[in-house]
Amino acid sequence: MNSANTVLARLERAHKSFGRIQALSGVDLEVRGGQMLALLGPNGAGKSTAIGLLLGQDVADAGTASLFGVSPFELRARRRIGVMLQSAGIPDTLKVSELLELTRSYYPQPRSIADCVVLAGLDGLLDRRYRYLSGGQQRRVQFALAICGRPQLLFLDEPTTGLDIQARQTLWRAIRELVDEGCGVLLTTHYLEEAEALADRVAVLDRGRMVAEGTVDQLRNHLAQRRIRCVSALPAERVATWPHVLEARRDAHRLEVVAESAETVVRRLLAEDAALTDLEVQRAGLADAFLELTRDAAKEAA
Ligand SMILES: Nc1ncnc2c1ncn2[C@@H]1O[C@H](COP(=O)(O)OP(=O)(O)OP(=O)(O)O)[C@@H](O)[C@H]1O
Repeated sequence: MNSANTVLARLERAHKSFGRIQALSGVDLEVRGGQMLALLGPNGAGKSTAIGLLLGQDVADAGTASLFGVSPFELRARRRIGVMLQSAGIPDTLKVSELLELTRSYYPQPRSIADCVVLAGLDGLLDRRYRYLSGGQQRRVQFALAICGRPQLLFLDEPTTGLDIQARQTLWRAIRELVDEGCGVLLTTHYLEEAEALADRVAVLDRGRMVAEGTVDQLRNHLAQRRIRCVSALPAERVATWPHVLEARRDAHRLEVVAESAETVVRRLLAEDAALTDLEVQRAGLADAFLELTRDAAKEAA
């Protein structure tokens, strides 16, 4: 297995264009052993392109991509990875057990079928033909195929899209177990709570540029923003005009305010509404940080 913290995959100053579309502009990225890096960004940000370079599906126009210190085109590097992409390309007339046997046969020390069933939540599915499984069941099989070769590095491109809550939690548990065993994971997801729950580090791409990289806490701490909720009759439109208030809206009798300086705004709320109750002040979550980072990048680009 990997020694923890070893760099397993790396992009250095990677550029990639498709015709006039600049999909990646000088992106640096590292995935380390025993860590999960969540790669976030809006649609079209360049996440799949970055993964494509690391998997050797595409070549960078400038900069480099490496897997285990060598080119992603080298078989010895590709043998050490597991991949679950958005499009699967699986021979769909085969049974789940046949798919697992076939995929396991490519690897020197595969995981047992029983382990794969537990990790991916495949109970009762082994004798079913892949083509007749539901979308969520197919996703679980794809995960099992990605991990059955006991990879040292796992690429998961939106792995939990279409999964119900129970299946998502099974997958989260499995991913945590693999990371604890020393596996490095590169995850892309649009579910920010998923990144918040699983990732050691988060990287945010926007329009082909890396706009932030750090731990979930570091990204959150970038934000001075706080979310203030209370029961108050004050009109949201008026509160929205106060200094330090970024946004104010009303949901029935509750007022929700996003502010840069919570103390100043809370003082004014209390001063202007003596009947105010149920006051709550929350730190920004990853979702707020992500929105602010991509909003700032859009402003800069404009
Ligand atoms: N093979 C291709 N040919 C032309 N354009 C492409 C190709 N692959 C990607 N692009 C473009 O490059 C940009 C980045 O796409 P990419 O798929 O990497 O984004 P993404 O962040 O993975 O998006 P999503 O969240 O929607 O999956 C987009 O504008 C996309 O249309």
